[in-house]
Amino acid sequence: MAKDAHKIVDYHWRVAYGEKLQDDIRRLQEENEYLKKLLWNSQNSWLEKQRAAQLVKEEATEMAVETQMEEGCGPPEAKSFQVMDKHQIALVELIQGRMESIGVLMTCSMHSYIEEELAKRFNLFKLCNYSSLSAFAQAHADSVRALVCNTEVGVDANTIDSFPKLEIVATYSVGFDNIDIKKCREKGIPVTNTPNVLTDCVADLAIALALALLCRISHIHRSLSYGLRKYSDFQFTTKLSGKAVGIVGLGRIGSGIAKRALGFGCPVSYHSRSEKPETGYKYYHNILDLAANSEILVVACALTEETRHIVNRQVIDALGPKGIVINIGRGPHIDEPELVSALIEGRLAGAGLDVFENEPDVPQQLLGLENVVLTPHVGSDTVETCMAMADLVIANLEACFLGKPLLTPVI
Ligand SMILES: O=CC(=O)O
Repeated sequence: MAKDAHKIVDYHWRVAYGEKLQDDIRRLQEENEYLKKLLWNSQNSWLEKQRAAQLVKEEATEMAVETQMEEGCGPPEAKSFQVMDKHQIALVELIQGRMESIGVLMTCSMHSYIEEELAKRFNLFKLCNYSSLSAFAQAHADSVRALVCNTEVGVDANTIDSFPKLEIVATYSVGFDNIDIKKCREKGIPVTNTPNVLTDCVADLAIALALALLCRISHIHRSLSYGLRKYSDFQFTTKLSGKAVGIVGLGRIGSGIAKRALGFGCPVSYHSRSEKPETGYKYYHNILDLAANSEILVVACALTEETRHIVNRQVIDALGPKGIVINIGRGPHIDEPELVSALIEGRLAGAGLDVFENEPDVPQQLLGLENVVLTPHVGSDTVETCMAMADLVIANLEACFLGKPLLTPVI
């Protein structure tokens, strides 16, 4: 009987305290528009968000103290949480910096900033610390509520099925070609990516590769260390300004490249799934026609079954021996053995590549060529962009656990 009486009192405490917290949360939501905006606006830096969160947290603590004083004593917070829904709990946990009970699994090692920021907020697991997915899942399957992946290690159906409590897949990339979207859709698991924040950097790299290739920057740089100095020691280079640029895929990044190319006085045309008359650029329904009318062909589309090997031997031949190819999309967009033979045989003038068909491998034959400039899939790897991408991944995770609209959902 005494035990039951205790249960009833405890229940009332929980309801009262839980309601009070719910009121407090409602008040925070209604009154702290400014702080809320700071917390939720993806444009704000984490520093600003942390300051806002600190203020909210101080206020929440004050309210909790007041509640305790008013009511003599309070039951443990954990109990009061039982009367709130999971989004309210997540909000309180966020405010109190306690999302760390939520398990987040990173599919591979990533930039230190995202790892540190995730670890500050969540219970972070890294798959690379375990011998296999199944070894990890055996120990932690029920803890994982979010998967964070990237272009290196995506998320397949088996990974998705390994975590029964999975609520979101967030990729630290704009591309999501290595996530089993069909499976996520079937299971109702949302997927987010990091568009917009990386557009400038990737578009910059496309132009940088074209400039480096045409101006032969790396070749001339290397020659200096062999003692070649004089003007006559070098072959003439080629001009970028005014060259006809053909873009495959006029999405965000393709449009960023077009804008930059215009700055160099280059006429821009494009091929994509549909025409975008509002851009004013010339549209080619067929990639062969685009290549035949371009001097620089830039690949910037998403990888799908339709765009795999979109740049094949025919396209390379249509571009011709004076043409160059730039690829900042995905390696499999280009038939790589065909590209290599065209470069060796002089059927193509050059290639600037940030992506390769079997990453992280770079074909040995490419490494030996002078008419290429190669970078190892680093398009978005600037300090500024990596931080912005990480912030966006985290903002999406927090939105998911707080039941708010995702910032950049793919599905
Ligand atoms: O390749 C990089 C990305 O998809 O973000």
